[in-house]
Amino acid sequence: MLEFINVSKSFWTGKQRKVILDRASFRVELGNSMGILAKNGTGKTTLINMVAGLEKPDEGQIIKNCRVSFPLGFMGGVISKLSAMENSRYIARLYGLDPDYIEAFCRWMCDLDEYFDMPVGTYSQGMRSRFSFSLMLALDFDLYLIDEGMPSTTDAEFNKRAGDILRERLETTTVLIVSHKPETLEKYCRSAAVLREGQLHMFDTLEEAKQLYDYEA
Ligand SMILES: Nc1ncnc2c1ncn2[C@@H]1O[C@H](COP(=O)(O)OP(=O)(O)OP(=O)(O)O)[C@@H](O)[C@H]1O
Repeated sequence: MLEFINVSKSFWTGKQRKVILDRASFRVELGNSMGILAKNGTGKTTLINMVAGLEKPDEGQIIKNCRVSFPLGFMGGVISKLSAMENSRYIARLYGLDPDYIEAFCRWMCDLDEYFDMPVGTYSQGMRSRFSFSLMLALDFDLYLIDEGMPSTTDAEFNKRAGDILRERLETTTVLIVSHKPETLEKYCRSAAVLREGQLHMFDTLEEAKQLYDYEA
């Protein structure tokens, strides 16, 4: 279970205070994937980062009683001067998992050939995304955090392979997705919320959330 209790977050721009969340409370129960619809620049990444613990709230409490993933596409835990092979083994050890299994899974999943043994710093953006997404799928989480759906890679074969595994994984796990596109949420979420001017409007169904979101658009 993930719970936000009266969480507030804002940024000072030098001119004004940009409010991202104003005393927001919500709960994601395991087994009930949730989507948050929000327009560009309204705070999707900030919210996901707060769930992941990468960003601190100004006020309020974030309670996590389950294993929460890092956000899809997040490269912060990956060390650029190490290869994907070294990174995957290192991260496996951090999570107390079998390094041989994690390395083999990532090597197969991201299909980087000899680059898998070269420093991550030599990868293109798409290759980095493939590696970080593979790593996320290799580890076991109860709640997956997804910012705008699939990683930014144009490799159709990878997207299909990763998408198939993610869909399979979602049958037994839960996701929290933030997106500006209702279509992204349709695939995975039953309940949804709309984030607007710092207020989080909760709905039992995606249909209801879409009505408010579409009405505004
Ligand atoms: N550290 C910061 N200092 C000041 N403003 C910030 C900071 N981080 C984010 N912001 C601002 O907060 C707002 C929300 O940012 P965020 O990246 O969370 O939005 P988003 O909904 O994910 O955007 P997009 O859809 O464009 O990816 C933006 O206006 C951004 O400029």
